[in-house]
Amino acid sequence: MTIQVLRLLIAPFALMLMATLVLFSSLSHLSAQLQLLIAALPYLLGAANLLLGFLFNQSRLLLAALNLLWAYALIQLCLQTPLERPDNYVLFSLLSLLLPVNQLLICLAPERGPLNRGVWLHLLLPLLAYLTLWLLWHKQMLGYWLGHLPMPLLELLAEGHYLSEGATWLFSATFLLGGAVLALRRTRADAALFVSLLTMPALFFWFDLNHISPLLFTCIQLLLCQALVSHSHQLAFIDELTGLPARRALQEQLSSPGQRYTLAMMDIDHFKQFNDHHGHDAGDQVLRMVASQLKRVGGGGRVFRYGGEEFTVLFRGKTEAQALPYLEQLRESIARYPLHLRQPDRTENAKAGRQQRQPGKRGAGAGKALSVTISIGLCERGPTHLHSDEVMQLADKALYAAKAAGRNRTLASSQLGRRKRRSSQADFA
Ligand SMILES: Nc1nc2c(ncn2[C@@H]2O[C@H](COP(=O)(O)OP(=O)(O)OP(=O)(O)O)[C@@H](O)[C@H]2O)c(=O)[nH]1
Repeated sequence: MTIQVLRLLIAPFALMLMATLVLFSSLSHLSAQLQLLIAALPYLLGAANLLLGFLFNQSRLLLAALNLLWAYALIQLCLQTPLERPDNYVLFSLLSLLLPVNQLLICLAPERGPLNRGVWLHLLLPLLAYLTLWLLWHKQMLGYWLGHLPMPLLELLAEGHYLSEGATWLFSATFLLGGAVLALRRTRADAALFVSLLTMPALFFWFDLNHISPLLFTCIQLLLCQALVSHSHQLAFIDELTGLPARRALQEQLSSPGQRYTLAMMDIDHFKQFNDHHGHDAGDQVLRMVASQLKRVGGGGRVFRYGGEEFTVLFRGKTEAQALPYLEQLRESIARYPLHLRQPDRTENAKAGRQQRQPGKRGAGAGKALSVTISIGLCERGPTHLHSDEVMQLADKALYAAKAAGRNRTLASSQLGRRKRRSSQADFA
């Protein structure tokens, strides 16, 4: 789990570091016009994130972008004069609480899609809070509250910096909760929201630095944008059920497969019967089991879910004969795998699940283990079939010949002619 979370955090942290270095180091050399553009960047990126969040059904990233937009607009409108002014200081203090609290609430919320009623609540309440702050600041009614602010908001963490002790405690709590949500859900959106929570205190701590707010808001909006783009990539290229790269990823690989390669098409035997007899959910379990076995392929093979119950393995730089042993290993490991169908009362907990499956325990799978087999057809790129479409068609032909020959076997395209002549059952099974 830790590795998975760390992997999710690599891209956001790297992006944050790069954006911060580039923006901070080059800002002093930029012309006044470019500096104006930088001040507009958080708005532009925020608007792009709203659109992407809506298009890709990512309500939490959309709401986070909106929260940042409101906060940035408030800073640009109201906090461009010294914080020593009572109205400004009270607004600043309240903003240092409102921004992380909103971000945390978004982080804790489930993903419900942008058209859900709960999302509108998350959308309207922060807007109302930011508007009230702006109105009170505009009417110069906030300064009065300076004498009434609780001590933790008046005491600063460090001399010369504006982060109050109260806000520091709040940020610490948001890190912990955001980290816990990330550890539980392990999604890209949660990784981006967590890193955004980690970055926010810097804004308040170095608030008096020139251009700090456009720079940090640009970095955080970029972070959300990266999460949205990688989510859309995942949608397009990764099959949700099995976690394998999908057909689109295969097509991309086949656009430059190299001079020599072998392509294997594989198909689960009698899968329709299995689905009809055990149900669609059981069929999905079979697909996941087959995918998990195929992921172990050796010889540098790359596995894809081609569609339905068909999978593809691509071996770059290998001939049919070289790829064959690895495919046979896969076929045999799947045929040997004892499949215990997940019962409706089976626990989601992996350890408890293992205990439940032990012989003699209640719900030890579906009683006796089922077995599933696959048939494989393979073809290497050759002088008469140079194009990947032709290689795939020949691999498909070999697959259907393997099915016709009795299933649970592997047949190479180069054997097809010979098989017809000998009409034998020899195959590789
Ligand atoms: N559970 C489940 N079933 C799927 C999925 N995609 C396709 N199928 C089913 O896969 C079955 C494919 O059946 P067929 O193409 O007739 O092939 P088959 O029964 O495997 O027979 P042979 O290939 O000749 O061994 C159909 O019943 C589809 O509904 C999926 O994602 N989940």
